[in-house]
Amino acid sequence: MLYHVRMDVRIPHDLDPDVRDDTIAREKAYAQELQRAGKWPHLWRIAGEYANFSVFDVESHDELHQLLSGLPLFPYMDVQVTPLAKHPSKVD
Ligand SMILES: O=C(O)C[C@H]1C=CC(=O)O1
Repeated sequence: MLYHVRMDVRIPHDLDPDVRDDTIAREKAYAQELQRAGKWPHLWRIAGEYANFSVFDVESHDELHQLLSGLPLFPYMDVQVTPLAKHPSKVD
C-alpha cells in the first residue's frame, strides 16, 4: 500500500542544541534504514521549507503508523497522510 506523507518539522527554538543535533542525526539514520528496506521509496525536500513530501510503501495503516511514530523527530512534526489508490488512466 502506498501513502503520500507530508512532514512539517517544527523544532522548538529553545530545544537544547545537543538534543536537537542528536535527534536530527538519529532521524537521518532511521530514514536511511527505511529507504534501504524499501519502505520509504521517495523523500523530497519541499523547496524553501523545513518540510518534505514522502511516499511510503507498507503493508497496512498500522505499519505506517508504527514507522511514522518511530521517527525521532515525530514529537516535533506535523504529519499529513494521504492513502494512494491506482489511477484508472495510468499506463502500467
Ligand atoms: O528533514 C526532514 O524533512 C525531516 C526528516 C525526514 C527525513 C529526515 O532525515 O528528516
